[in-house]
Amino acid sequence: MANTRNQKQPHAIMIALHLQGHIIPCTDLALKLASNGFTVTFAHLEFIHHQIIATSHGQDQTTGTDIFTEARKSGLDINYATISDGFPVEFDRFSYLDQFMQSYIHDFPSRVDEFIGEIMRTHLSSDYEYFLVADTFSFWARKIAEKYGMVCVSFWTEPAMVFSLYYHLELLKRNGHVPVNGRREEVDYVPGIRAINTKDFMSYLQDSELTLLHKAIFGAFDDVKRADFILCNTVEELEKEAISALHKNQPFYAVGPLFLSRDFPQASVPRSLLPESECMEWLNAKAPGSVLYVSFGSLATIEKDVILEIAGGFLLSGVSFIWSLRPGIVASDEDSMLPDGFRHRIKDQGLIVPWCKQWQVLSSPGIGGFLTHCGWNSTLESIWFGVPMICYPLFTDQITNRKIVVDDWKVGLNLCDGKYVTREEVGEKIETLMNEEKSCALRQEIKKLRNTLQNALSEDGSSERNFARFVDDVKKKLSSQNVSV
Ligand SMILES: O=c1ccn([C@@H]2O[C@H](COP(=O)(O)OP(=O)(O)O[C@H]3O[C@H](CO)[C@@H](O)[C@H](O)[C@H]3O)[C@@H](O)[C@H]2O)c(=O)[nH]1
Repeated sequence: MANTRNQKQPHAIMIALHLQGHIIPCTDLALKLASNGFTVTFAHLEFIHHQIIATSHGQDQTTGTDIFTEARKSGLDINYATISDGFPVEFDRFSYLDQFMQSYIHDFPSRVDEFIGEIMRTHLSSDYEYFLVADTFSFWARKIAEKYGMVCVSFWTEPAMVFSLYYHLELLKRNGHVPVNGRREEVDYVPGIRAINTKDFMSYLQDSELTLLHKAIFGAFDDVKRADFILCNTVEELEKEAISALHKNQPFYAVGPLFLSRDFPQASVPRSLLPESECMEWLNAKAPGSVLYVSFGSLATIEKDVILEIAGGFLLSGVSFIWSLRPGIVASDEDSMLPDGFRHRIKDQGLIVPWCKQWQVLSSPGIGGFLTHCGWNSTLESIWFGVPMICYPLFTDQITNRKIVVDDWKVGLNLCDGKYVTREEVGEKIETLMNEEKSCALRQEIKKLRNTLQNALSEDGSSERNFARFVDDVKKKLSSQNVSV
């Protein structure tokens, strides 16, 4: 007999990964779901919660990250929770990465099970119809969703092309193209990807030695084939072929760029894991388009020699710069990360900060270029503000993103081929990018992409339409499940 459960309010449960580059788009997605009438329970790992609170100077710890308080005030139905990863808050997970990863992969799923089990025990008697929205890298998602009979939405924070390469891992292996092992060969048989050289594969496909992390990522991509829906932080017009090929397998929706949290006045503070330095006074005094912004994201490490060459390149170019130089970016010997006397020598040429409000910096008319590691969020943000890039990818999807930015979309320059770079190369690339005439073609292309991104988010734009379609499809799926109970 059909019961009244199909009248229940759809309620998304989300547990964010502990990585900055995932926290930002997941927060945006939570807000977007809530703005579309869903109830959302969003959980951070406990240590991330404390890090965000410490960063934003001890705001009310009981209400969770402040952005959700703001969202609730504006009428959205978002609950905030935390979940322990089993370690004390103060445990240094990045210095003891192996220990953390072992436990994260083997023990964390049972904590998620407990967390969700607790919610699901009230399921039949509650007013909500729960479903799971999990980052695609959440290797625990499929088992949990199956155990509790929940609809499972997988959220992918990187380009569709990268998703497709992971998705077709077995095909690539069968053809002997993975692991890459240093070979350079063209691959033209992956559905929706016309041609890609194996050198442009993500670093995890390049490596021949498989770590626990590789296995977890590849396992997550086996599992994602059983997800009910896949949301991707990309734009349909930019990756049409890859998206339509993926859509043939499973419902796949391009809903990016997910920037909703920027509509909340305090948005840039409480999602950050590091305190953000103020740059605008310095930046506002600079001529339009004269400043290069430099950041290598929240995760990767760089060898000190490379940092020294990049710093040398700034001096050679004479171009003004803001460098977001995160503590810990150099794997060792951090005290002398920069060349001797560098800060003194640059005088007013540059501003070096540990972390900044990147969104605000990129939006400033003073910024004329971005030297980036090609993290997907940074790439989308740079395009959104029409800022052309110099690309220095370090690992994971950044390698493939560089191909997309430089070879396919032609909105960026390669810093160098490979890892090692000289100060002369850095100086020359900066000079080319920051020279209006020399970078004219890049600037014209990025204007077009900028319009594409902005149109995608307009009222009848592709991402808005895709999101609306997703909302309908999820609701239909939830109510059809109810009827069969
Ligand atoms: O000083 C800074 C530097 C960065 N950011 C923000 O931090 C985010 C960084 O994200 P991203 O550019 O994607 O780089 P990562 O932090 O390195 O992100 C990880 O996650 C991304 C999404 O999965 C992947 O594309 C990357 O390769 C992976 O390293 C962006 O939103 C930036 O606006 C700041 O707010 N201030």
